[in-house]
Amino acid sequence: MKIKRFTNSLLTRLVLVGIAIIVSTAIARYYFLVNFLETDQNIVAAERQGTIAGYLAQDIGYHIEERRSFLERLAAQMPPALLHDQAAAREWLRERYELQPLLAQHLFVADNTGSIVVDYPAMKNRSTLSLASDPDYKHALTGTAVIGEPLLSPASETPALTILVPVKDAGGKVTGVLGGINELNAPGFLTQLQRGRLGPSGGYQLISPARRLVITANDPLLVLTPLPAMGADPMLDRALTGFRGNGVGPNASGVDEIKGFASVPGTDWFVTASLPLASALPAVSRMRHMVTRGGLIQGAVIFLIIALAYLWFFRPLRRAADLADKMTRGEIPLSPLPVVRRDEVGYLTMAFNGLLARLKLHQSELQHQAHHDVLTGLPNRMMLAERMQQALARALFEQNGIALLFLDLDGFKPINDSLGHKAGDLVLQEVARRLRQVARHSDTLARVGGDEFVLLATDLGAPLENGARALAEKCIATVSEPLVLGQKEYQLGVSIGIAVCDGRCDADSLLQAADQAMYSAKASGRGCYVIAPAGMGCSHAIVNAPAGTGKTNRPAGSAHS
Ligand SMILES: Nc1nc2c(ncn2[C@@H]2O[C@H](COP(=O)(O)OP(=O)(O)OP(=O)(O)O)[C@@H](O)[C@H]2O)c(=O)[nH]1
Repeated sequence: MKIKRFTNSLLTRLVLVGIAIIVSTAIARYYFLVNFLETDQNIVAAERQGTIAGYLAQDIGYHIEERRSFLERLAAQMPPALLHDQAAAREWLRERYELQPLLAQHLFVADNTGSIVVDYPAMKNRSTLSLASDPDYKHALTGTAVIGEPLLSPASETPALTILVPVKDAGGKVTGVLGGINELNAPGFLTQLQRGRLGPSGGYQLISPARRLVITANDPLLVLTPLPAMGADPMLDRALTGFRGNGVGPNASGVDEIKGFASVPGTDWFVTASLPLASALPAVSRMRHMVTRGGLIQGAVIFLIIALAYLWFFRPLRRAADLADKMTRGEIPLSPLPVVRRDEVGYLTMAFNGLLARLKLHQSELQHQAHHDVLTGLPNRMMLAERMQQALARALFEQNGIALLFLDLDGFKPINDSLGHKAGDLVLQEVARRLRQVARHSDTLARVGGDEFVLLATDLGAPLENGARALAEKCIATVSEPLVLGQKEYQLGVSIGIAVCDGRCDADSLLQAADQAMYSAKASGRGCYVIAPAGMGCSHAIVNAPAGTGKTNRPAGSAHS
């Protein structure tokens, strides 16, 4: 029952609606804000990756170009005779190498047959190598510098990049090739890329598309490793076919990354700078936490405020409903509900109070109708009974008496029958008016039948019969006064039965005694009163003829004797 009341409660529904609004707006705000931030931050992070890749590619291009031009300057200075003088050539190389050891970790000279003439620093087995079938060597013999593909140096067994430049005689004819071997891990060469760090999990790679190879990377484990198979890393696949720029996509492990691609000048290589999406957008993830936490706190606060406000708004309504409920169950009397505030609840309460006032008025009208005669407005038999109870109790308490006069009109039927019911009603109303004037304020005049009235007289002093007699005479006199109906005068009479009591009798027997006495008066010739005998009601019986009527007054019990 309580649960049903709770679920049906307007308050519960309003609070639920409030919560729904809070939650939906919080979700919408969270969704739009985070989406907006994510998109924005993605663009910024992707552009940053592109910029970093571009910077690293430029740096690598610069270092390669530096080494190539160093070798070209050496080749241009090299005396042609050295190709045939190994000792002099070694000395010449040594001098140059020591001047600039960083730009090539190994130098060698090959003649135009592919045989290594000399190398510095000398390495075991290198002099036995032949470059005759090496495509880069062949290319260099055509007169242009060649930047070879990186590989594990057979001599040093470390990853290395070989740059070959042609050696020409005075006539410009290529007579040999000067080679410089650059170890990829040599200081100052690819250091920027190898030592670079981009967050805890970002990475840089120098890629050779021709060999689908990672030339070098900031992760040493990736150096000279093959690229993932086609399809595993869609963005890398695009870069291998020439795309340069930035974007977001999954890597070979399925982790979304922000990547930037940039070409290394002077080569067909490119640099990738990649960063996992999750670590690329720390602001977004912080914002996510902040918005979630803020939303929860805000929701809780708003919920509390709404709940308290609703409780406060609806408290008068619930109090009014409880009071109305108690009134309905009869636990408290019908009374106006308190109007606490002049708001909707206040107006509703005022409207209820108005309805209650109408109800009470209606109720009192019904009460009046239940206790009064509609035609004359006099109390009816029911109210007479109540008044008699009260009067008897008071008479007993105050040790005085009451008299009950039962009046039945004489000659009413002929008027009623000849002039009609409406005229009869007017006669009854007129009789009521006249009798009301005779009765005292404390007396009760009731209409108990068609032309029957009862007058309950209280506060009578002893002997009770004297007061009753005087009252009956006044009644006979006032009813007997001529009645003008239309153009004609009519005369009515009244027969009265009187029963008196000092409080020690019951209402029904008193009424019955008066009724019987009235019949005695009728039997005695009408227009007179009879006091019920002492055995009937409670007092002695006397039959009286009103003064001036000329009728005989006889005791009821012995009137006809
Ligand atoms: N107009 C009218 N007539 C009523 C009403 N109630 C009863 N009557 C009539 O009142 C008459 C009463 O009859 P009776 O008591 O015999 O009339 P009566 O001529 O006084 O005769 P007695 O009482 O025997 O002296 C009847 O004709 C009823 O129809 C009423 O409310 N209005």
